[in-house]
Amino acid sequence: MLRITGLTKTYKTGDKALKGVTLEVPAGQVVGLIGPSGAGKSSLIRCINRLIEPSEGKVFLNSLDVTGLSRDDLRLARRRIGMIFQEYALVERLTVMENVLSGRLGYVPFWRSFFRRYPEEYVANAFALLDRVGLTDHSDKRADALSGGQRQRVGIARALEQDPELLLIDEPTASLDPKTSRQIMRLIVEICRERELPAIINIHDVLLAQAFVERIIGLRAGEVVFDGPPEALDIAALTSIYGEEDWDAMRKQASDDAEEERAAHAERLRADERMAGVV
Ligand SMILES: Nc1ncnc2c1ncn2[C@@H]1O[C@H](COP(=O)(O)OP(=O)(O)OP(=O)(O)O)[C@@H](O)[C@H]1O
Repeated sequence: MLRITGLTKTYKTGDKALKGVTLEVPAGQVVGLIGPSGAGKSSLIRCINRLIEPSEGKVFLNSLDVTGLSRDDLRLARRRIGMIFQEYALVERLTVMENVLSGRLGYVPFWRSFFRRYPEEYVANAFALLDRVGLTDHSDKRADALSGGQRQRVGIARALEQDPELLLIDEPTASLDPKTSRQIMRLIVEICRERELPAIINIHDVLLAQAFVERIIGLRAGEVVFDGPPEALDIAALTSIYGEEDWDAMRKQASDDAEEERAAHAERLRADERMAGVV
């Protein structure tokens, strides 16, 4: 379980990114973190594993007080927190398997990782994870030979290889097309349930979040202004998060995108039918 109390972040510039955020995420629950640009979503995600130092407040991962750790202890504790990024952050010239095994870097002595000698159990685990994310046949490919969706699957397997107790996920679908985005969201949610992992996903796409996560937290100007199930996210709630104008623009954009996707899909079907000689 993740427990955050009174988390505050004030940058040196005086920008108050977080203003006393308090929340709990139980094991196996996936939270979609939404809010307008500048609301503090990235700051919140990064304060949890102290990539950014919080100004005040506490972060507990199960019984561990992450905010009270020394730098050395923090390095060890970060093994317990998996991160998945928008841009995958893979090592391009390494194979899929090597990228997944790099999730274990915090666990093996330097010489072993330098010579790429990982214990057999780690390799077996990596194969099992690649199978879970649907990449069994790609383990020897270089990362730069993969599609965006496949790359994100490697990112997920790598985060799981470190055997985390929490997943922090930053815009996992921002570089993906709508269909692949849905596949990736479905995979993340299924895996978190299977492994009883709590997770927070910073996600711009409200409709995508609503379709897949069981709980949504809306941030506005560093404060939690909505916390509830996706079906409670009505226009009033969305307005409290994004404001009137932003919400209107977003709905229009979402319906334009959906319309474009429907039109492209229909066009593909027609082309397939022509190829098959149906029409
Ligand atoms: N390194 C920094 N120094 C100073 N101010 C910062 C820094 N990083 C973020 N901020 C400010 O903190 C506030 C929250 O930013 P943050 O990036 O956390 O928001 P966000 O919701 O993730 O936005 P976006 O969706 O655009 O990524 C903003 O006002 C931003 O300008």
